[in-house]
Order: sequence, then structure tokens, then C-alpha cells
Amino acid sequence: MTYKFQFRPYRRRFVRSLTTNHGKWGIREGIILRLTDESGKVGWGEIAPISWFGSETVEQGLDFCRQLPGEITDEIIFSIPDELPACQFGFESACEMGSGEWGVGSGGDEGDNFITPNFSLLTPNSLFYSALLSAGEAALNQWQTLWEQGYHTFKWKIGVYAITDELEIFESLIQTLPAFTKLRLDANCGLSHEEANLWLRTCDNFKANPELPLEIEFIEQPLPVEQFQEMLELSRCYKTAIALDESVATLGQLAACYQQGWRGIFVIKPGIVGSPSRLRKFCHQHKIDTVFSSVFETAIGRLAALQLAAELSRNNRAIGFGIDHFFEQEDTWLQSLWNDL
Ligand SMILES: O=C(O)CCC(=O)c1ccccc1C(=O)O
Ligand SMILES: [Mg+2]
Repeated sequence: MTYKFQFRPYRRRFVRSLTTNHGKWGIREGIILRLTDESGKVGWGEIAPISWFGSETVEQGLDFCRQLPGEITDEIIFSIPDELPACQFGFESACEMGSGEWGVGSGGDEGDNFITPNFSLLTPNSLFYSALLSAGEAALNQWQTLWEQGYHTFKWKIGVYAITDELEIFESLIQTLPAFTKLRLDANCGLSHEEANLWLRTCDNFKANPELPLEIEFIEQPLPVEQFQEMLELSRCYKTAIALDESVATLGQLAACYQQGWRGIFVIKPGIVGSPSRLRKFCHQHKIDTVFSSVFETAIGRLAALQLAAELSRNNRAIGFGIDHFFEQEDTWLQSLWNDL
């Protein structure tokens, strides 16, 4: 199959910047792809890298797009190098959408200048969402609105402020969150060995207290990527589960961690993990415990990511796509990105 290939870079400002142990993130940059096959069917894709997380940079994604010809083939798409995982995801998922594999592809008759159909209406259902809470005290005033919107799982960023302060906020948070809430703690590599032990001990103590009917689901990426063996050790010492995230940013890293014995939770960010077809194969083969997670992509990348989450999620784990409160409404700007094409 050959496709007409077009692309558009975009920039999108956060309403509230995302603060993690890696620092502040205030503008999302990415690239929207459009592939039109010989019969006129259109498939949309998105390259939304996070270089500080282990993917290529946006600039590398743009360089890759710029050196491609205006007509590309499946051979080109399926031989994108592993150094460009966000590109692998963007191009392959555009092919899948165009071929109607998800039952939602846009036909060829809608005209050239519209992103159809309305992606936001097409998120696969039967998935539970986890809502992202900002680091620090902000979380204490943030969860209520999200709870009212129907979120019952939250993820709070830790490893940003002094641990004594964060433990104090954590106490308030678990005292005020409603019963049956699930809480995830994401350290983004930001804990020392002692701090990781302290957090895990705190969570284990909490688990042992039957009066608090709220669940700490897991601690995400407590230590830096290089400290894999230490995290493996921690996962054996505590009842509270550990999820790897930065350690398994790409499919190659994910396979390596599995090979080295990780049987805990794997956070998968489809937007940067690499080839969707190879991800499917790996998950089917090894039946790993996965949590799917957003890279702050637009509705285009999200549709492809949610498609994978719907196919591959296990153990009923909420997906980390409750992040809309970090952005303004997006439909109009996404449409207008193509109007002058
Ligand atoms: O996974 C989620 O619940 C929300 C997404 C999220 O936290 C995230 C979003 C962009 C970059 C990094 C991360 C992260 O998990 O560390
Ligand atoms: Mg994380």
C-alpha cells in the first residue's frame, strides 16, 4: 500500500503546568500526521515525544517527517528505527486507523480539510479512568471536582517537595478521600533509597489499618532507571505494589525489564512505547500486568492509545488518561491546524 503523506507540527499550552521530579512542563509540542491511501481513505496519527522520558525529541520527529517523500509505503512505516519510538507509534497507528481496523476510520468523502470523525466521541468505553493530581498541596483542592466528574482512581505526584511535607499532605489526602477510592503515588524517579523505603513502609502500615477503606494501588517509579535491581528488591520486601514507568518507556526497555525478572506492574505510554503491532505481540505473549498512560497527546494520539488500552488492559486497572483538566478544550484548534492545508 502507498499513502500520500502530510504532517503538521503543533504547540499547545497547559492550563496548569505539570510539575514532576523532572521539573516543570508547560508546553506540549508534537506533530499530526495524515496518510491518504490509494482509495482515498484517510488515517490520522500523532507523534508526541517526551525526550526527558526516554523517547526521541520533537525535533528528531520533525527531521524524520521532513526527509520522507510525499508518498510513502508500508515498508517505510514498518522499518522506522527503534530510536524513533514516538514516530513508530504515530505512523503505524495512522495506517491502522485509515484501514478501518478499529471500526472508526474516516471515509474518503468527507473532504480534505476536516478531521473526521469527532475523536472525542469515539473513546472506547468499558475503561475506567484515573485522574492526575498535581504535586504538593494543590491535590487537596483538586480531587473533589474530579470525583464529581466520576473519577474514583487518582494519581498524585510525589518526589517533588520535601518528603516530610509530602507525607503530611498524604495524611490529609487519605483522611479526606472518600471510601473505595484508589490512590497511586508517582515519584518519577525522585526518591532516594531511604525515602522509597519510608514511602513503602508508610503505605504498608496504611494497608494494615482496616479502618481506612481506601486503597493505595501502587507506587510508580520510585527510583531512577539505573536502579532496576533495587526496585526489584523493594518489590519483594513490601506488600504495596510497585509500577515501573520511566524504566519501561520503550518496548526495548520493557522487554529487558521483563527478561530481568520484573513481574510487577508495567506502565505503558503507547505514545512513546514504539510499534503498536509489536506491543500487542509482547503483551499477548507474556500477559503482563499493565497500566496504560497518557503522554498528553491530542485526541488523535489518544484514540490510538485507547484502542491499545482496550485491547490489552488486564486486571481492570484504571487507565491514566484523566488529564483533560491540564488543557483547554481542544476540538477547534485541532481542526484549524489543517484548514490552510
Ligand atoms: O499516568 C497517568 O495517570 C497520567 C499521565 C502521567 O502521569 C504522565 C504524563 C506525561 C508524562 C509523564 C507522566 C508520568 O506518568 O510520569
Ligand atoms: Mg509516571
